[in-house]
Amino acid sequence: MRSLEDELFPSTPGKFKIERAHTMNRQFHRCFASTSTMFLWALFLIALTASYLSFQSFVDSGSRYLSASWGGIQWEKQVRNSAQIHRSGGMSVLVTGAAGFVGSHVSLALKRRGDGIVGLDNFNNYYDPSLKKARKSLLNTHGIFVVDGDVNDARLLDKLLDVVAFTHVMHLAAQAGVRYAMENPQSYVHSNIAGLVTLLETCKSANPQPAIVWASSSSVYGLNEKVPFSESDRTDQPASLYAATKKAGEEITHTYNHIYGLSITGLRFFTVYGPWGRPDMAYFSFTRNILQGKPITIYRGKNRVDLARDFTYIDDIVKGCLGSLDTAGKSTGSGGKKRGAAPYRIYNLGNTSPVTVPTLVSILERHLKRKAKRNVVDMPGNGDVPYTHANISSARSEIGYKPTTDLQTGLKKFVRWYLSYYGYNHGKPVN
Ligand SMILES: O=C(O)[C@H]1O[C@H](OP(=O)(O)OP(=O)(O)OC[C@H]2O[C@@H](n3ccc(=O)[nH]c3=O)[C@H](O)[C@@H]2O)[C@H](O)[C@@H](O)[C@H]1O
Repeated sequence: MRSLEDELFPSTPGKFKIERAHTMNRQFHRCFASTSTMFLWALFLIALTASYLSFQSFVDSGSRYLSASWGGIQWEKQVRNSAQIHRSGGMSVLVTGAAGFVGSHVSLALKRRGDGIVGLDNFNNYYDPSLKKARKSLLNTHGIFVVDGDVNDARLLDKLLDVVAFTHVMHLAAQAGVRYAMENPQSYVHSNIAGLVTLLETCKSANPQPAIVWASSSSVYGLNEKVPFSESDRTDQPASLYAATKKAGEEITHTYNHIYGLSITGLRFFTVYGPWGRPDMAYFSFTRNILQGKPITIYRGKNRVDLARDFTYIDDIVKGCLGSLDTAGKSTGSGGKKRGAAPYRIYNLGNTSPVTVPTLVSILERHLKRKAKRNVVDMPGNGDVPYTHANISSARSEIGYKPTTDLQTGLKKFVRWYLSYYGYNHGKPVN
């Protein structure tokens, strides 16, 4: 087997070495013909090495400084201020993925009612980071500080939970998207598994341990055919790596609940949509294409059956998140040790009324007053499932979840936001 060293040198290293030795000998004799010249060259080389080393240490300390974009007295002050609670009985919440779609809405809702929030987001470029920056600016104007960092950064997480005794963590940072998992599988492992474990490790060691509410997904139902989907239905047949990492997250959080006494609530979100949404999602990219006069691709299931989703409006999801935070029992551990049983809950947060993708397109056409150029193709084997439909009776009775926005109304609000944010044709000439 070729070693790493083999990879760096030609496959006949012996020959290479001999030839190189001969060549160097000839050059040596040409260059260092006299002893005085040799002495001068030696001095020159020493000076060169010294200046290289000092330059290197300058670069090193510079990059350390640049990568440490958090820490320091001023930074800690911003974190503390942002986490300040302004109502009696309020909570202090670390919201991961705060510059994301759901994260930004939840952060604002918490802030509005007087809770303290610190955001965390790595601003990755899975979709246009300028939208994430815009959400962050919005949060800033409401006094919410968003730390630029990754949930895989254990030192940063430790620091945050050291500076603030968060009562809750709302963990929404994740690699989203069902079909993108085939393009970049590692990003799902990095964020949804490694990042989750890093966060749980920090939380289990924190004193006090926060209660954790986190985003699972309707996709965990995978190939389950029993409708509507109930939390007790089987979830061992994921259809995508995304779904598999979310399912893994449910098992991993269970372990931390069991061993360390962390209070855990997992929320299975059903295709969340609305203003400030994710550009990679169908309703968003369809809107962009319809306005630009470009065709849209509509997937169709087996036997020409339309795909359907239990599209859920963001405001309803936010209420479900807040209801979960409000009812999350306390974690019981301290010093990294469990001191008693803690709650472990999983809820569906859906709308309970699935709509087909062609109907979604028709609603958009009405709101946009433009016809879509529909290109209907058979669903490729890319991780999609034919339909989703939530049974929300547990969420209704236990966290007071009650969705009130139908797709027609929700898309109207989305389109209004889209047009004001991007302008009529998303910056491109309309054909
Ligand atoms: O509930 C979830 O847990 C997930 O919801 C969301 O996934 P999905 O339900 O797949 O939403 P979305 O991509 O909007 O596709 C909607 C429909 O349009 C169809 N679709 C899609 C694209 C396209 O070009 N054509 C098309 O027909 C497509 O086949 C599908 O039938 C989140 O993205 C995901 O992160 C996760 O949170």
